[in-house]
Amino acid sequence: MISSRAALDKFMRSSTVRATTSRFNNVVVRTKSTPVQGVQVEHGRGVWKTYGDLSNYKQGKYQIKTFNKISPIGLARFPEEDYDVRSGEAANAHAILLRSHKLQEEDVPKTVRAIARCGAGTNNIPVARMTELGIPVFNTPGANANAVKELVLCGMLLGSRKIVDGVNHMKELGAQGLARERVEKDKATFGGQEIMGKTLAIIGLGHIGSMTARDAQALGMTVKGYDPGLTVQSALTLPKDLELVDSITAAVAGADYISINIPYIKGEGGTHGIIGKEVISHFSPNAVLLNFARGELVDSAAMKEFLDGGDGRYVSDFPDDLLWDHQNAIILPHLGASTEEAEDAAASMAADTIRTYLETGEIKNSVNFPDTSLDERPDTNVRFTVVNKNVPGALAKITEAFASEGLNILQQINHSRGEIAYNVLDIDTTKHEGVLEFKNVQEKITMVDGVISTRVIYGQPGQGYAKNIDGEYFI
Ligand SMILES: NC(=O)C1=CN([C@@H]2O[C@H](COP(=O)(O)OP(=O)(O)OC[C@H]3O[C@@H](n4cnc5c(N)ncnc54)[C@H](O)[C@@H]3O)[C@@H](O)[C@H]2O)C=CC1
Ligand SMILES: O=C(O)C(=O)COP(=O)(O)O
Repeated sequence: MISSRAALDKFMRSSTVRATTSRFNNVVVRTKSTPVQGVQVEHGRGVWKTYGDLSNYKQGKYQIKTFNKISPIGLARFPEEDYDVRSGEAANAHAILLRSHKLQEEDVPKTVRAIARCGAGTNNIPVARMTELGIPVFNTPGANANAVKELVLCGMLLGSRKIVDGVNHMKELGAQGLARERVEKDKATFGGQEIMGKTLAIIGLGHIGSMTARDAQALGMTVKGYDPGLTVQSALTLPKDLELVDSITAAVAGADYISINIPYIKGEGGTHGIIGKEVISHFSPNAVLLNFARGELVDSAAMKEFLDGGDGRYVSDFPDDLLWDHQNAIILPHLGASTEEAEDAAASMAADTIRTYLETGEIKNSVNFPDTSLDERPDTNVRFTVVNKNVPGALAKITEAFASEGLNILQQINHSRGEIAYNVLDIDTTKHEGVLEFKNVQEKITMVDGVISTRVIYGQPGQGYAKNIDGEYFI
C-alpha cells in the first residue's frame, strides 16, 4: 500500500521500466507505446483502501454513490459499461448524487471528485468544506422550477380559500354520515377570496420567482418583485408590467400574497430568518406568506405573533416546530420538487453534469467552482486538471513541473472563483511513450504548495486521481 511520499518514491524508482507491466503491492502500472488510448494507469487501487472497503470497487468503472430517491431516468444517463451506480455505500466513489440528504463530511470518501445536488438548494451540503477539499459541488438550475411554481400557485389558492379546512370538515361529516345534510349550511364557514386583482410580492426573481411572476400576472394579479442579484436571463423573462422595488419591505408593503424564493444561506450576510419581526411589521394584516424556499428563512416566533394577531396565513413546504398546527398555517411535507417531471429533469441534468466533469474536466453549474468550458480533447493528448488554492505563484510552479518532465503544454486554462483555482492543461503525448512520466509530474504538481488535487483524463474511467492530504501525496 502506498500511503506516504517515501513509499511512493520507492514505487516510482521501482517502476521505471517501459512497455511492461509492473506491480507494487496492489498498484498495477501498464505502459504502452502509442496511441495513448488504451493506456491504463490504475491510480487508486490499493491506496484508497486506506479509506474503505475495496470489495465493491470495480476496475475501470466510475463509481457513483447516491443518497435519496433519485429518478431512474436520470440515473440511466450513466452508461452501464462505464458507470457503477449504488445507493448509500460506495467506499471508493468518484462522485455523489443526492437530493435533500444532509451530507456530512464522513459521507464523502477521499476518492470523491464531485458532488451533484439534483435540485436547486445546496444548503444541505457543507459547500465551504468541500471547497477546502477541492471538490466541486454542482446543482441543477431551473430543472425543478416549474414544479415548485405550480405548488406556489396552489399554495396561493390554499391561502385564499379555506380548502384544507373544508376537506377536513367533509371527512368529519362523512364519518358521521352527515355530509349531505350539513354541507350547504356549513359551507358558509369556509368562504374565501379570489386571487384575481390582488397583489403578489415576489422576493427572489430567479428560476422559480420569475416563472411565478409570469403565471400570476396571467391570472390577473398585480406583481411586484425584489431581487438585488437579478440576472439578465431572469430579467428577460419577467412580465413587462412587474414593478421592481429596491427592498424587501417595499415589496411586502401592501401585498396580499408574498412568495419567498431565495436560497437559504447561513451566517453573516446570509438569509437566516430574513422574514423576521421587522419585515413582518410591514405585512398587511391579512397577508398570505408562501414559503416554498426553506423553513429557516422565516422567523417562526415572529410569524406566530403575526398569525395570532390578525387574519394572515402562512403556507410553507417545510416542517415548523411552532406553527405546524396553527389554525392559520398550512404546512406541506417538502413537496415542491416532488413531481415525476422535476425529478427526471433534475436527476438527468445532475447526471450529465457529473459525466461531463468526470470525462472531460468541464465545469458547468457549480456553486463553488468557476465555470470552465473546454474544447474537445484529441485522443493524442492527455488532459491534466489541477485544483489549487487561489494563491500567487502556484500556477508558475505547476507549469514548471511539466517543463521539468519535458512535457509540452498544448493548451492551458486557468479559472478562479474566490479561494479556489481550477487549471486544465492538455499535454502533447506524441513524443512520450510511457505514462510513468505523467505519474511523476502528477506527484510533483500535487506537492506544490497550495495544490489540493490533480486528475489525469485519458478517457479511461476512474484513473489518475492524486490528492494532497495533510501534506502527503495519495494516488
Ligand atoms: N420546495 C422545494 O422543493 C424547492 C425549493 N427550492 C428553494 O427555492 C430557492 C430558489 O430556487 P430557484 O428559483 O430555482 O433559484 P435561483 O438561483 O434561480 O433564484 C434565486 C434568486 O434569489 C435571489 N436572491 C438571493 N438572495 C436574495 C435576497 N436576500 N433577496 C432577494 N433575492 C435574493 C437571487 O439573486 C436569485 O435570482 C432554492 O434556493 C431552494 O432553497 C428550490 C427548488 C425546490
Ligand atoms: O431543489 C431544491 O432546492 C429542493 O428543495 C428540492 O428538494 P428535493 O429534491 O425534493 O429533496
